Amino acid sequence: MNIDGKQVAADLRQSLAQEVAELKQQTGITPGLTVVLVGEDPASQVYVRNKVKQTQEVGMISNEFRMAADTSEEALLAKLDELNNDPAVHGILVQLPLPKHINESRIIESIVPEKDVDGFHAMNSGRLMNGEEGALVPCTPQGCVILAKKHLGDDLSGKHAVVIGRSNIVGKPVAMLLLQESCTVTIAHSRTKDLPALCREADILVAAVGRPEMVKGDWIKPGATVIDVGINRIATEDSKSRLVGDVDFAEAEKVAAAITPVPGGVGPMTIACLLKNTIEAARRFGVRPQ
Ligand SMILES: Nc1nc2c(c(=O)[nH]1)N[C@@H](CN(C=O)c1ccc(C(=O)N[C@@H](CCC(=O)O)C(=O)O)cc1)CN2
Repeated sequence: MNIDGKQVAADLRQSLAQEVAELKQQTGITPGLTVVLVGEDPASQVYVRNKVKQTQEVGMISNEFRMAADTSEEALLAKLDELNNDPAVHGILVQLPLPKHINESRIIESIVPEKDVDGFHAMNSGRLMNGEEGALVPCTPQGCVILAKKHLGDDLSGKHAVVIGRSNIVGKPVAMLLLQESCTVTIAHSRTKDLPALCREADILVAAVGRPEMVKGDWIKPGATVIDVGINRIATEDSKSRLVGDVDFAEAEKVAAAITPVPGGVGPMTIACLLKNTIEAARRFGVRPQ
């Protein structure tokens, strides 16, 4: 069975539009998201365009700042300082990856945690790690858990979840979220011994390695739920390209009970959860208009 991330994301956006309307009516606050894009990476441009469009569609205020690829780190920090101090901006997102000369973690840490709708700031990841209330939770990991629950229901307790990948953006936070759901969580990575055997023990397998179709059908336990975070563009024979995940979909769908496709799985959830975080930030820290 396919878990249809496109549909789940569309349903989520519909309920978020309702929340935005209610928040406006009750408090006069319209959630505002500002996206900063440095450089001209084609994929990033598409993602930013979709963020702007979907932000507007749910009735929120969208702003976009484009900065040249040779923008200095200091100039970007100055822009973020301005946005940190703008009461009409509830969420700030700097599109990643950044050009090589800019220190990504310095930029992430310069966004005030209350407006860090990506949930990448150490304050937010620390809160998530401690299981504290009030963390803004990274969007792709949130999307993974929502999709897993679509198939398995709300109670994931006792399931063995194997997460392949240990990035700060996906691997570690999705592992923390699954732990909060009382899963038994194993994080695997490039040095893990006998990865196929470990994956075969997973009731929930999350693949977030960025290696096209690495996870084969015989790595999957029959009846498992497979969440594929990979978005890899590969060349085809007719000199075009197509998107594939980190899981060999054709093989895996024969063994798994449910699997997210690529495209149309986790990807669309990332932006829907970004909108959700922005509403949350506006609700918590938004200033009512006088
Ligand atoms: N600041 C951030 N930068 C990046 C993030 C992020 O969460 N915060 N994630 C990715 C890019 N990303 C959002 O920014 C993103 C990636 C993919 C999709 C998506 O819907 N993908 C589609 C396929 C799209 C295509 O055809 O290329 C799908 O999977 O169906 C949405 C958002 C890196 N940077």
